[in-house]
Amino acid sequence: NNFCEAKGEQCNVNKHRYLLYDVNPPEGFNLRRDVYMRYAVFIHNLMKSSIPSLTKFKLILPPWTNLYHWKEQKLIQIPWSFFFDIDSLRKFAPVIEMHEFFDEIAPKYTKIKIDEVYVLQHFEDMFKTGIFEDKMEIQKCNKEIRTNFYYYNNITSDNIKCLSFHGHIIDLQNILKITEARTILFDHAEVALHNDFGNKIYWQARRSMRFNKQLQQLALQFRRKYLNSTDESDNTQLPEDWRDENHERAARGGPYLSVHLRQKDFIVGRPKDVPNLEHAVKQIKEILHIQGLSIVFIATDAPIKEYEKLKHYLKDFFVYRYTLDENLIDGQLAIIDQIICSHARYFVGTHESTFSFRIQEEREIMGFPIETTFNRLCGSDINSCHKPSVWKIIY
Ligand SMILES: C[C@@H]1O[C@H](OP(=O)(O)OP(=O)(O)OC[C@H]2O[C@@H](n3cnc4c(=O)[nH]c(N)nc43)[C@H](O)[C@@H]2O)[C@@H](O)[C@H](O)[C@@H]1O
Repeated sequence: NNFCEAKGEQCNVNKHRYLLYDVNPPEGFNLRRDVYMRYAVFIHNLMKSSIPSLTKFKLILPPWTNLYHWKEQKLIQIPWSFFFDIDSLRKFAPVIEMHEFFDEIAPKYTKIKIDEVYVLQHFEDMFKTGIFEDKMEIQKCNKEIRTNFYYYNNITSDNIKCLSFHGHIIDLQNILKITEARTILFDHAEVALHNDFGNKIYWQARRSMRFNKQLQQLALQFRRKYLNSTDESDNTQLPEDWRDENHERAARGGPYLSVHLRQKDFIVGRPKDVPNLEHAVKQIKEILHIQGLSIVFIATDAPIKEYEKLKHYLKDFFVYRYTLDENLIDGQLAIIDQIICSHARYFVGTHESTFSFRIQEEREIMGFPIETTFNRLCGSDINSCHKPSVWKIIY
């Protein structure tokens, strides 16, 4: 195999196999977190397999590259440790960063050939016939293949196939069972659906996704300084290790309302579901009044001018947005916003935003009362709308 040739004798020592995956380029940060969970659970389950060759896999964390919403970070490979606590992830599944993969399998600057690449795609005929059944098959590629190997120019493959796929991620085991390849990449990995959606294993994977500790600290400093919020007073302490968490709904949260107001691409064409600024303000005032709160934390992707307008409309209240550290990159700011939102006494989010969903999950993990979490802003000029579905934690 390619790496054995490159590494000579050492190859016999390192018997690991490596699973890489990548996601459809336009997908955003928080959907990508969901795709990670599918593959983390997949690998977690492989570790328990009775087939020895399947227990040897490590999952490579795909570097964050070229995200559509992250304007400042084009074409840079950002490791997961910028956002997450890798030791915590490893308590659920054997994951490694890309740079660790390089260290393990190839000497520095060696070109890497991935043994097998499968670009997942939908069965075109299923959409024509309307008959959907679980199956997979190597087929002609529906589109031109655009696997980019995370923009590394030392990675390639001469074995790329399109895999038409409809079903759950566990079905990918069938590929791993019949190959001896040591490195396998699934691209468009989001095509494979969750196996364990919303069950105990799902939530274990989710709970293992603790944030990077420095980001947690920055969020805490902000909460203390402006929002009168600490874990002790809010009853939001969690044990150091997520495996020691227990199910208790006792979180109180800091004395503030948090709002995730998704704007940008979300307000285009969705006025029935996503409010404009004026209508958001009206709803925020109502919630503050009902909840008896006077402090509001705003997480938003709206431009600064829009935020200033919103602050002006809410001038009778204490309004904050995270601005402390200008050296952080977009994804880190997003996480700090999510942490601060998740610690509030009451949270209201944006309809169908995965950014809001992840905040709701954090609140479930900390044990907030359901009614303070599963709330959304209604669209423009709509006074009452369906609440989001309750996505309850399972232990
Ligand atoms: C419909 C889909 O919706 C998906 O968006 P959706 O689920 O909100 O959730 P995300 O994909 O996380 O949002 C996209 C990006 O917008 C920024 N962002 C959004 N809200 C905030 C916020 O409150 N604070 C900060 N700091 N940043 C924010 C952030 O960089 C995040 O990675 C899109 O990614 C898909 O491309 C697609 O359009």
